[in-house]
Amino acid sequence: MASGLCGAAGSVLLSSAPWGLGRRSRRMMTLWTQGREVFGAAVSAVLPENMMHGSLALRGERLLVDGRSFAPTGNVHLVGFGKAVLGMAAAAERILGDHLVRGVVSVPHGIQEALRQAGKGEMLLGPDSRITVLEGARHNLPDRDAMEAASAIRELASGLTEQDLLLVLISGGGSALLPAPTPPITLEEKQSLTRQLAARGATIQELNTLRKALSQLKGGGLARCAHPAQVVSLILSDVIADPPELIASGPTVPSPADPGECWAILERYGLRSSLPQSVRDVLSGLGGADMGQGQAGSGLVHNAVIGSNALALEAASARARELGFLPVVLSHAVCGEVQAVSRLYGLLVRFASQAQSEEGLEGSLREAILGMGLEVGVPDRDLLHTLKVLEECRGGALCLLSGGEPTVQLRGKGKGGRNQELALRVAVELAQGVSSLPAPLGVAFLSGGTDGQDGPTDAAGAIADPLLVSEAREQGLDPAEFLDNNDSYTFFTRLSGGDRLIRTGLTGTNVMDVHLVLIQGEEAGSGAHAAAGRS
Ligand SMILES: Nc1ncnc2c1ncn2[C@@H]1O[C@H](COP(=O)(O)OP(=O)(O)OP(=O)(O)O)[C@@H](O)[C@H]1O
Ligand SMILES: O=C(O)[C@H](O)CO
Repeated sequence: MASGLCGAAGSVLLSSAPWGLGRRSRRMMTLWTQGREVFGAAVSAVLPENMMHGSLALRGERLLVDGRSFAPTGNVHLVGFGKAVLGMAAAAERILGDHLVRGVVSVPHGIQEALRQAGKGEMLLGPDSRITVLEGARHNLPDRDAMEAASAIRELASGLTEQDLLLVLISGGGSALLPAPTPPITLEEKQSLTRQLAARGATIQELNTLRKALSQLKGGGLARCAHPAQVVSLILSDVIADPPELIASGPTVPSPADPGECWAILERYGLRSSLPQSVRDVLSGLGGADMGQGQAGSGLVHNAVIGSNALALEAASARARELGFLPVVLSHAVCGEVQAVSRLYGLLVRFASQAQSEEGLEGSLREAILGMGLEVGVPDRDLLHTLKVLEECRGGALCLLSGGEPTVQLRGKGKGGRNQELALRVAVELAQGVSSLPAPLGVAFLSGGTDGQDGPTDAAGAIADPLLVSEAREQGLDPAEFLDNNDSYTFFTRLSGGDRLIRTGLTGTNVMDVHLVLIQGEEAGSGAHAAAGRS
């Protein structure tokens, strides 16, 4: 057998492995380290400072914003909301200097202290800053603090004139940080609706379609407040395909609300009959027409996406290549239920493994993989490209990369996040396929949120491999039990002292999740593929 996934064969067992994990090989631990490094490269590439410098600059008398040129005369105002906005604002203030009049940003609760503790001072605003920082939205839910921040932002925008330029910094998490429910909807009603939709597995597209319809500032509302000022938004995308009207629910993207679509979403998640009267009234009163279209037409609003998951995967591919892996990007748009996504990764590892073995491929495997595309948002063409690379990569180390945001339907009461749940589910898939793999130790899977926070936990994600399940059983932990209770964080915390968890702390950026499948080559880390293939 040509052992393409040859990690186990000839690997050195860790004699002094903690937790009595004698079966862990050095090569597997190396694979984990390499996975963490590749994930780190993905996150670093989309840190706010780097992206702001690529899109905002002062050149002599002109201010260049996303390729457009303005004549600043001490008339720039700034607002922002989102998980990455603090670092974006700090970079903007450095670039704008005295042209910046004042600003208000709404950022996640605790982020300043977290960044300070992490030594990321460059993402913080100094004591003399012209920008007021307001923290809110604990647990990523709209709250009183976020509502006050939204009021301050609205007040700033509403006072502008046609002489002014409003720079709007937007990133993921912005919806919860800019709540302004349309009266008579109360904050509590909006919170409860958001929580119920998220728990039932609603996608961010569905969630934000509703948020736009029920808010005074989303769906173009902020741009309307700022009229007649010039509005330029710099947006860091955390939504698949980077649609500006959905990222943070598009406060500067005039877009008509669609009441029909809103009712359909509420119906889909069984919430139509239990809706508060206030929400019914607002939805019934929506015309679906204006929403600031006039202002968009006048050219006073410019929205620019300055960073996304694609940029992160590009950097991750480059790092993987330096580490000796052939990188292959499957997709930037992985979505769907974590169960389906984990099945896909399980099948892809099986495919890679069989493609390297002398027995060759099971007849139905290719069809099974292609059959999953629709469920996980990956078109056939991307799956076919990946399968081709997996087949052609004879015995070489390979790093399969994807990005996106799968969903979890919460059925249990445990603590976890979609990345940790996905990693645990992939581990179960790999364990099931373990007997058919030529060398089970040669594969690792990593799933991490680029914001550094996976669900309401202090981990960004976790690492899985084909040995995880047996290791867990030896420690009295049953993965199925934890999965049934959506308790992946408790599982990974208890397993082997939590050493499969990825703990980056809040990163100050946010471009959805990154998934990595690392497959060792015959000569792991040999650099055999460093110059080969396409990413
Ligand atoms: N116990 C749990 N197990 C698995 N997933 C969970 C659990 N609790 C919450 N989640 C999932 O975590 C997600 C929310 O996580 P998080 O707060 O990181 O949001 P996010 O989608 O990254 O936010 P944003 O896009 O607004 O930045 C939801 O998809 C939710 O279903
Ligand atoms: O804030 C939000 O709406 C989500 O993070 C998507 O941008």
